[in-house]
Amino acid sequence: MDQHGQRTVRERVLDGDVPLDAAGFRREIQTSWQRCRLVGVRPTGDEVPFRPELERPGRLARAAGPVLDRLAEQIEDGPVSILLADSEAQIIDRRTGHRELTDALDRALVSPGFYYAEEFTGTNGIGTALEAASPFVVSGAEHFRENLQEFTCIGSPLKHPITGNVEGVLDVTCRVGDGHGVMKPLVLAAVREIESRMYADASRREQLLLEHFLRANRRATSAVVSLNEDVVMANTAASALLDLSDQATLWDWACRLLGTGDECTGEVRLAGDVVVQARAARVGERGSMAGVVVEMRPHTRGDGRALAGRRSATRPHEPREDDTLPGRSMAARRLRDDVGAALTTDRPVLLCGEAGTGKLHVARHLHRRRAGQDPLTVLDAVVAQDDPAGWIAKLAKVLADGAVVLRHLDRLEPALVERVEAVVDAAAPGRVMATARTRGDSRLLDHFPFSVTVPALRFRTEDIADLAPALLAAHTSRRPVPRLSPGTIRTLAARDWPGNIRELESVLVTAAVRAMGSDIAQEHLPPEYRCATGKSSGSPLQRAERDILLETLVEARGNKLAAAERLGIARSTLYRKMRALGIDEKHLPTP
Ligand SMILES: Nc1ncnc2c1ncn2[C@@H]1O[C@H](COP(=O)(O)OP(=O)(O)OP(=O)(O)O)[C@@H](O)[C@H]1O
Repeated sequence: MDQHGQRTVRERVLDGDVPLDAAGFRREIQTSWQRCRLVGVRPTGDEVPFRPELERPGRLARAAGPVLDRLAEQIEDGPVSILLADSEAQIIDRRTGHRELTDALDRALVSPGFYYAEEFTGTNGIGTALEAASPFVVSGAEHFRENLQEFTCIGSPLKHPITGNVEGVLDVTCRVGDGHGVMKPLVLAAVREIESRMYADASRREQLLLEHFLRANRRATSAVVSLNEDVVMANTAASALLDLSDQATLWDWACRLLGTGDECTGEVRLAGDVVVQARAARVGERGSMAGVVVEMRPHTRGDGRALAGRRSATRPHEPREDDTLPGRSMAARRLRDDVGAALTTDRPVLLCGEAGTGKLHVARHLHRRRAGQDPLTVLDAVVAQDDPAGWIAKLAKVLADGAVVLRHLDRLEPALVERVEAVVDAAAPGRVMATARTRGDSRLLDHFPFSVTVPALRFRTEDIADLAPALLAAHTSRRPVPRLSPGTIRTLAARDWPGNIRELESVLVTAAVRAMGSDIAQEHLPPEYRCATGKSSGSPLQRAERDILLETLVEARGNKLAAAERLGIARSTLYRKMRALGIDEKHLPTP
């Protein structure tokens, strides 16, 4: 209770009087009392997430390192700890010389590797400062988690002075009662110093990149690009060659191959199946690389044709009219091959795949390539039971002189199968397509001898950058469509996407609205998408097990009882495996 005898916000949350999810709760409270908004956020899980292999955001660690060293010297063995967290609220550095405080922080899991995003941990100095994008003090019972309630924390976001993006949080923590009067000025002075170091670092790196770019461009006869994760400089030949996602591809490729060397060469597959012969040279010192200069010569297209002028006809960053199925992954190439083979048959074609993978999209694409602008009617088998006679009459009418996609045909009411079979058999075979999750043992689907499997997005996450322009273009009139920053692409690629392309589409549309016309950075993503789900970790066997589990859970529309039955395991085993393999229940489709 507060001093007016009212239940505190935290008590109301614990009593279940406010919506469970952090965003909903925040909305409710925002309209009443701003302070409540900050002290009342409820976490969505029981555990503090942890990822051991810390990927230190280079520029943040570079700028903050010397400042943390100096602060650590100043506080010596005083009862104060300094924490540095990245933009996902993962602690990446901790400095404290005080033995008891160190033990207490370790017990409370306040140490490098743990995530303190508000949605996982509730109100805390790191996650809440990130959410509020301003300095934040939280003490004792104001923390949501009990394990944090012995501490007072002051967190302040670290904003990049050029991009304005929040790069992380500097937090100073002490025990409640140890007095934190001087901590706030200490934090704010350190934040100012780190931000100005970020500015100096960015300017120095950009300056270096520019010098190396100009030097390489002077002697080059090929496409030259100079880049790091934030900046890209390209000559005319490179601008015509590169697509919006290629910056991330080239940067990842160069970082991987450069290792400890200063130069590397090799083939790089860019968006749209374009292969270039590339040579990359490091810019800057080892350990504080400013970027790379890459010289590229177009090789051939994936289909073996020469590349001449391949992008000159389209404006850069402008999605072309949907004449291709984008993607650079093996799965995307296999899909294009299968679609190519389907074009050569005049049999009914079945598009199989999990919900939201783009089966209907592929069917439309196939139809356009077969029949140009001729109309295509989509009939959803799920609604056939509402008016069976009308639905079947419409099917027959459409098939008399046009083409049809029977959507979700595996979900057709069994009583209607025979009548639909008769209509499909009487139609010109090349005019009928259907979509279904699996072929299963459906008698009706046997009438579709040719099938194309549309892969789940988790098997083709390297295609996210290629899919994004088309997905965004369909929902915004803004041109050019916003681009995804390399960090955003990496974050999105590390997820499982049980809702497949449909889920990606909705995340991108939300992010584009938040980005308000600028490129989409990680902080524009909905909070639950800002950190990886651990998809890529684990042994090959664990990844395969995870795929099977996910596939079954998606098939069972998130129903754990049904999924456990299909897998032949107990429900408790399913829960245990889900936890062990990092499958997050809240991202599964709802039954
Ligand atoms: N290659 C693509 N390019 C652009 N948008 C796509 C692509 N694939 C799918 N989409 C978009 O993703 C969403 C889901 O696609 P679609 O409806 O085709 O999926 P589906 O597999 O048929 O789903 P369901 O089985 O649930 O009906 C749609 O908005 C679609 O436009």
